[in-house]
Amino acid sequence: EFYSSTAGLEQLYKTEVILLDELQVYVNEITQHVQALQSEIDAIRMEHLSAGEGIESYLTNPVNAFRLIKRLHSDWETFEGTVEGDTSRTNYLEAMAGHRQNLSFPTQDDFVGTAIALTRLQKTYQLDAAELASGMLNGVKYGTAMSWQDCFVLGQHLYALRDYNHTVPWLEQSMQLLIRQSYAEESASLDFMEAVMSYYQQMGDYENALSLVNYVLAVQPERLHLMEMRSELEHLITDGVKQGLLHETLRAPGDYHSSHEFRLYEQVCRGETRPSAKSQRELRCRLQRSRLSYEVLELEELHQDPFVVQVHNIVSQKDMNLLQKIARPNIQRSQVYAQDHNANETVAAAYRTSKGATFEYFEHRSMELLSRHVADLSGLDMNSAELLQIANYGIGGHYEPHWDCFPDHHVYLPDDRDGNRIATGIYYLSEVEAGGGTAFPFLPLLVTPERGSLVFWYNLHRSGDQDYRTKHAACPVLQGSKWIANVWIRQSNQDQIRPCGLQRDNEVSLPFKEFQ
Ligand SMILES: O=C(O)CCC(=O)C(=O)O
Ligand SMILES: [Fe+2]
Repeated sequence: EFYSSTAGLEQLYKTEVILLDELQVYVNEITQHVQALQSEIDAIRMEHLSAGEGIESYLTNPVNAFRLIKRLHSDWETFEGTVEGDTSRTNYLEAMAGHRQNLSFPTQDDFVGTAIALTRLQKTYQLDAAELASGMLNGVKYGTAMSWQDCFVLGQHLYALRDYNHTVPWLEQSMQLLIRQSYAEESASLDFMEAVMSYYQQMGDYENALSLVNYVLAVQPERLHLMEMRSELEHLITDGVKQGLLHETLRAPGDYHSSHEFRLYEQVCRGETRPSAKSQRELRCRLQRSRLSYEVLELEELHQDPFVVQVHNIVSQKDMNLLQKIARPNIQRSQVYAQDHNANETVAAAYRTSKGATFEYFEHRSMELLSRHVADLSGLDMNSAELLQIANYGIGGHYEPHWDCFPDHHVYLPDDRDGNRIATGIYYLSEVEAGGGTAFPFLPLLVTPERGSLVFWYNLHRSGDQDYRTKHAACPVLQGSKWIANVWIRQSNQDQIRPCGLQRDNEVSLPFKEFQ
């Protein structure tokens, strides 16, 4: 699987470099061939030209007669042989068959995954299809523009995925780009527009269907069946008829993605909703002397209750590079616990698209450092830490709102006696050019994924109950490749540093358990 991380996409890029070279070999071979044949043609034409009008006198020359006979006797056979013996085509096809076996190619899932990732970005960051297609992000040119065919294929796939709300803008964009082409008024283009019309009609987007009908009819009024379609569409529009796939999906109830909670999360990702000025007034930035070394930690409190803190400039660029390098060959599609939370069973899920790998802290000095810093900051006993997890998110990669602490019905493995996840530390191991923040919709806090920093929070109340306010998410990466390291610490042995409360103090967070 390639789409769920940037590291995977690099392999596909390498594939394309090789394919391009292969096609170039083929083109060079046929070009040589074509040039050789062309010079033969030119030579014979010259000969014919020199004969001019006086063919008879030309042919009465014995040398000319000999040459004509020789050509027809053997040269033309040679040409046929040359064409027949041209192995460039089979060579190319054979080489390609080999490449298909040996090189990395995206699967249908990859294709669907990237299409969905694009629409996720569109929805989360409220991006316009036209802007995305032009290779712009928030006014900044980030890539090459999409062709009308690119937009059409994307629209068509979104249609197949029944994401009709996103299908429409991509088909619109495709048609707008097609209309600007020099060949827009040719029959093949008009046929294409007719196909798109029927998509619009089935979705119940009668306005778009009608404007295409009008365009095609203006160019070729003889397409009589469209006259009928035009009056039908005009009636549907004036009667205000709302039916078709688009209207059916709009009504789909109970989907988490259209819940109040999810909208809140998206607003936090966009930076539209922030913590109140009042709650921020109590927050401090301070320097804290390290318990374990001569270093000083640059602390920035991000939230008081629940406590969230960010430590700046804690991992060096050298260590970040090293950690990425060690993780890169090991990362696999990230998993989540299956619905029933039986700890043995994990699955890949659309709501978490990234790739990750786990490591023992002692495997590398820079991993040990990650553990040391969290211990230093929190005082927690790292003996009850889980394996270190390093993850990479590709474009559109995200992790929808979730709790790191386990629910009550979580089934712990028999040898897992360390209890629930008391705290989480996330290191940001790369720059993220746009998007990719860590959002806490209920706080409502957005942590900037600042390279080399650590964000830390407690998932549990002092009573040990889950603090449901800590629901958080990885906002989709809009531009860049996001690397993080997750440190999860369990409850056991932490009573010294974080004494367990004698009374339940979880009332404050219970309303957030089933917020939606
Ligand atoms: O990548 C992030 O910002 C958050 C990741 C996260 O919440 C997790 O992996 O549990
Ligand atoms: Fe998390």
